[in-house]
Amino acid sequence: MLDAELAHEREYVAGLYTRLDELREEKLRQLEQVRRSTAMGTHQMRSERDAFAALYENRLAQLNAVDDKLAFGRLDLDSGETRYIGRIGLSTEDLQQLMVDWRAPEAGTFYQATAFERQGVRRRRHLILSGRDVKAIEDDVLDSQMLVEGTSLQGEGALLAALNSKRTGRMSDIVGTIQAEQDRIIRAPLSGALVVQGGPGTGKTAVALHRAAYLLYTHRDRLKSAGVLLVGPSSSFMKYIERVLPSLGETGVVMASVGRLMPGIVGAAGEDPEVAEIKGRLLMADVIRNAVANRQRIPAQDTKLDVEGTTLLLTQRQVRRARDKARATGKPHNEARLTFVRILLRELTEQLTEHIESAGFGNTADRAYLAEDVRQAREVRIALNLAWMPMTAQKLVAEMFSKPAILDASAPMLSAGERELLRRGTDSAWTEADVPLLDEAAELLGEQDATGGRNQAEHEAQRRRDIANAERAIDNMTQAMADSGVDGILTAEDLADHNAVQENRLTPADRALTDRTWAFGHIVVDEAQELSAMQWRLLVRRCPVKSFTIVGDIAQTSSSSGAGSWQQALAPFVGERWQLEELTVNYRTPSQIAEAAVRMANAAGQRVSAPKAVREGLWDPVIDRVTADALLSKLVEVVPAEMAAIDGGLLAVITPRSQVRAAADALRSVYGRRIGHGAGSIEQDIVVMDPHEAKGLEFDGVIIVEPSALLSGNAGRVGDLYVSMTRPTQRLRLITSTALPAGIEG
Ligand SMILES: Nc1ncnc2c1ncn2[C@@H]1O[C@H](COP(=O)(O)OP(=O)(O)OP(=O)(O)O)[C@@H](O)[C@H]1O
Repeated sequence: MLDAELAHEREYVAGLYTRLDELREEKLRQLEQVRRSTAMGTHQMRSERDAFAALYENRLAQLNAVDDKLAFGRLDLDSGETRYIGRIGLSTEDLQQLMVDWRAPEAGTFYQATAFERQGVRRRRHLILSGRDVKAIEDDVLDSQMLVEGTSLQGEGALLAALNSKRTGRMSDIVGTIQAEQDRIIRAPLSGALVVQGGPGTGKTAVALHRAAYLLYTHRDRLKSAGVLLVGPSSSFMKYIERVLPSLGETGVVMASVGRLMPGIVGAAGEDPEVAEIKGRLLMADVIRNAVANRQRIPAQDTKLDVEGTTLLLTQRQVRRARDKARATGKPHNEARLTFVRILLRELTEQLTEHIESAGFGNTADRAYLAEDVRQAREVRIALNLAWMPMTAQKLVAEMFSKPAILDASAPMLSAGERELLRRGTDSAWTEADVPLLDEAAELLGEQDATGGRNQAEHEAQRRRDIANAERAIDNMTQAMADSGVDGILTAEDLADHNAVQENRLTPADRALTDRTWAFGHIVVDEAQELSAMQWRLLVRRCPVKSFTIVGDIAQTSSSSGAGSWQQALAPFVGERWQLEELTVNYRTPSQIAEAAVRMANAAGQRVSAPKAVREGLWDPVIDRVTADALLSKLVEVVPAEMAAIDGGLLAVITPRSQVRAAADALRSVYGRRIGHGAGSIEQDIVVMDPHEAKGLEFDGVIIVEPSALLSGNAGRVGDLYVSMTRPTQRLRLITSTALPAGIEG
C-alpha cells in the first residue's frame, strides 16, 4: 500500500520537475530571442527588450533556485481535492494548478491544521525529497478516530530528519516543516511592529527569513517598489543566511548587517563596550544636533572684507539674521546654507553697489558683474564658510571625536570622563556604533550638492520617463507576458525598475542599499536585542511607516548598549504600539545542553525564556578541568574525539575575544588548513571564534575555552556564555582552568 503511494508521489513529483524544466526552457528561449534582437530598433524598442530580458533573467534565476526539494507537501481535503505544496506555484499550460506556492492562502492549512482543528484537512502528507527523487512520505492523519496522544509536532519524522542532519555552515530553509506556532508569526499582518521573543534555537531566524519571503509574496503591490530590509548582527551571519531566501524563490530582500546600514560606510565590530554604550545612547542625537548647529557660527566681531580693492563690512547682526532665516527654512544644514549664502551675498553686493555709486565711478553694465565679484572674492568665501561650513557627515563626526573643543561644546550632557572615552585619532576606522551617528549627521546635514537638489530632480524626471516608456511596453507586449506557468503581476514601475537595472546593472535591492534616504516598506530585524537606541532610531528612519518584524531573545543580549527589555528598547520609537509573540520550542540544542545553559543563567540571577527542547541528545556537556597553562594543549588534544563524536560534522571553538588568535594558532600548528579563524571561515570544518561572531550560528559540536571568562567579561550579563552554550546541535565540551560557572553541572 505504502509502496503504491510512494510510487504515485514519485510520478507526480517527476511531472512537477518536467513542468519546471519546460518553463525554464521557455524562459531561456524567450531570453535568447530578446537578446538576439537587442541591437536593433529605436531607443524605446531597445529599452522594452532590455526590460524583458531582465525579467526573464530574474525568472530564470528563480526557477533555478527552487530546484532542490521543489515540492514538500500534499493536502487531502474534505472536499475531495488534493493539493500539492511547494516552493513556487506551478500550473499546466492550460492553467490547471499543479502545485501551490507555500505562501499562498490555500497553503496555510498545511502548516496550521491540527487533529483538534482540522480546517478541512483529512490528511497532511510530507514528501521527503533528496534532489529530485521522493525518498519517503510521511502522513499526519487528522481524523479524530486516529488521533495520536501526546504529539503536537507536525511531520515529526521529517522535522527530526532535518534537525539531526549535519550542519553545513549555511542555514537552510525550513519550508517543508514549519510548525504551527512559527507559521502564525510568518503569516501575521504586515502593519505595525511585531516582536518575536524566543529562546535559543526556537527558529527565530528561520521565521524572520520565511516571513520576509511571505510578506513580499502576499503584499507584492505594496512592497515591491519599496522593498523589504533584513538586518542581522554581523556580516558572517549574513553569509550564514544568504542562501535561504533564494531557495524560497525570493530575491528581492535587501540584506544588511548593522555595520552596513549607511551606504558607503563599513562599520567594524569590536568597539570597546564602554564606548559603544555611550555612542548607543539616545542623547547622542542631541550631541550630533549640537555639533551641526555649532557649525553655524556668528563671528566674534564685525568683519572687514576686501572685494577687488573695496572694503565691505560683514556685521555680526547681518550674519545672525541670515542664519535665523536660513534655519527657519527647516532644511538640512548644507541645503539651508544656500539660503544663508544667498542672503549675505545679496547684502554684500548691495553694499558694493552703493559704494561704487557713491564714489561716482562704474556704470550699469559693470554692475551686472558685481555680484560675481562678491561671490568670487576670497575673503568673502572664507568669511561665509567660517560662518556656515559645508560639511559631510564623516567630517563632522571625525572632527567631533578628534577635537576636544568641539566635543566639549557639543556634548555638555556627557561627563568629562565619558567625553574622554569618546576621544580618538582623526583617521580611526568607523565602527558599528559610529554608523547611526554618521547617519544622524547625514540626516541633519543633507546633500552636499551645489546644484541644490537639481540632480535629484533630474533623477525623478528620468524615472518618470522610464515609467511612461514601460507603460507603452506593457501595452505592446501584454500578450507576450501571459506567463502561464508561474505567477507574476507586472506594473509599469516594475518595468521601469528593470529598465534602470539594465542601464546600470543594479537591482532595485542594490539601489535601496546605495540610497541613504530610501524608505523600506517593511524591516525585519534579527538578533534585535543587541540594537542600541541610536541603531533603532536609524531603522525607524528607514521605515517611516513603522512596519517591523523584530526577532530576538532578551536573555542573549551581550552588547553593552543592547536591550534589557523589549518595552525599554521600543518605547521611544513605537510607544506601546507593538505586539508580542513567543516561540516556545527549541529545535537546535539537545535537552541536556539546553537545560545546563538555562541553569547557568538562572544561577547567575538571570531569568531566561527556557524553550522546550524537541530532542534529547546522546551526551551531557563534557567538562575538562585543567591548569591555566594547559588550556590550549587540552584543546588541541580533544579535537579528534570531538570530531569523531559528531561524525565529521562542523566543530566550533569559542573562546574569549582575546584568546581567539592563540587558540587558532595552537590548533593550526597541528590540524593545518582545517582550522578556520572567525565565523566567516565556515568552509573549514573546525572554526575558532568569539561569542559575538557565534551569535545566530549553529554547529554540530562546540568547545568553549574558559567559560568563566565569557561570563565575567560581559558586564554582569550572561549573554556571551548563554549564546555560546546554545550553539551546538549535538555536543558541548567546556575546558576550564577556573571554577566552572554555577549551574552548568546541574
Ligand atoms: N520548523 C522547523 N523545521 C526544521 N528545522 C527548524 C524548524 N524551526 C527551526 N529549525 C531549525 O532549528 C535551528 C535553529 O533555528 P534558528 O537559528 O532560526 O533559531 P533562533 O531562534 O534564531 O536561534 P538563536 O536565537 O539561538 O540564534 C536551525 O537549524 C533551524 O533550521
